[in-house]
Amino acid sequence: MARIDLDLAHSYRPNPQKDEDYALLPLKMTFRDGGAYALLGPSGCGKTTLLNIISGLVTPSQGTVKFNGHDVTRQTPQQRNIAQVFQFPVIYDTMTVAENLAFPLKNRGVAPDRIKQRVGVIAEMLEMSHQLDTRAAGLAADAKQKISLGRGLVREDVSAVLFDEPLTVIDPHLKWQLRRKLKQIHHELKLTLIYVTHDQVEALTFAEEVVVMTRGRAVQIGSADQLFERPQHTFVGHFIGSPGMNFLPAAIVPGAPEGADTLGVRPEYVTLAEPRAAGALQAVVTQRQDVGTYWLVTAKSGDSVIRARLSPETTPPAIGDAAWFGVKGTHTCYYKNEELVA
Ligand SMILES: Nc1ncnc2c1ncn2[C@@H]1O[C@H](COP(=O)(O)OP(=O)(O)OP(=O)(O)O)[C@@H](O)[C@H]1O
Repeated sequence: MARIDLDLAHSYRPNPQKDEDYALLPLKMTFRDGGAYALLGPSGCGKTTLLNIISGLVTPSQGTVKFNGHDVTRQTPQQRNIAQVFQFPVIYDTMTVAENLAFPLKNRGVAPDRIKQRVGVIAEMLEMSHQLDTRAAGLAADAKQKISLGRGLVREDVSAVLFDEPLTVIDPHLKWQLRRKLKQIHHELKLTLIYVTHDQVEALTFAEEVVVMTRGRAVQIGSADQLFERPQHTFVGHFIGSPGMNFLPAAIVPGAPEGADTLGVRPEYVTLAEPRAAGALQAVVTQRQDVGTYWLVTAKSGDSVIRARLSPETTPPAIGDAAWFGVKGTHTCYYKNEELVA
């Protein structure tokens, strides 16, 4: 297993000039040995580029990749000893499940009894023990993808296991199970795992730390709690959460810190307030949805839109009401030029 240090940038173009020419803007980050990480962001933000740079499929146009302090920037995935699981199954149809799982170990010359034992452990974790002698060709797409996951996890001596949206072909119910399973497997195997996804639920259930990316930039690395409570960048506030954070002009209620231009407050922390209460503002309700476990109320104050998640016991204001919403409290964040300042 390895600690991975990145200090690099990458452009697919020969002479990058502007920020837009870079798939990855200069970044410095460390993945702890044995940690579980997710790279999360919308399509085109650079997640796969970053993953492929870690694996060695792509060489960064500038900077270095280090494994345990050694420069591996020019090494192949084989030399780096990386296991990678892709979006679609990469398995041998003519082999059985057991033979598929054993393949990466056989390749490395592991002793047969050790292979048997390890294949048994992995098959059990993935609940495939009863299918070990089944030929892969006859299996459904999600079972095949489970084999791919197993092949990624079977070797104990890898530097890291990298996953690129591995649950895409899996149906939603099994997806939920496998996410939890992967988390459990991480606890048991203590491998360094890096997982690319555009799905926040997937990232937040699986990873100890999530790297949130937008337009070639890693804007925050943090736990689910940190990303929710203290988004370092407005993009994180907007991207994480359902719905995302509210952003209002900082001066909309008195008492903003010097220099802050934007106030951010999660819909979960917006409250119904008394008229003219401190830290509250008046807004006209435009929408009111009963989402089952909460009310989602949308209101407008000038050009600003406020969303509030109110408890099901509340009687929410009706559409057209001019209600007062508390937006300032201990959970309120302030931003200047998109960056958190207080
Ligand atoms: N081989 C390539 N040659 C040129 N440009 C590329 C190449 N691969 C990716 N890009 C560009 O680099 C940027 C980042 O792409 P990347 O695939 O890393 O993003 P992503 O976040 O993984 O997106 P997705 O989820 O859609 O795969 C995009 O603008 C993409 O068009």
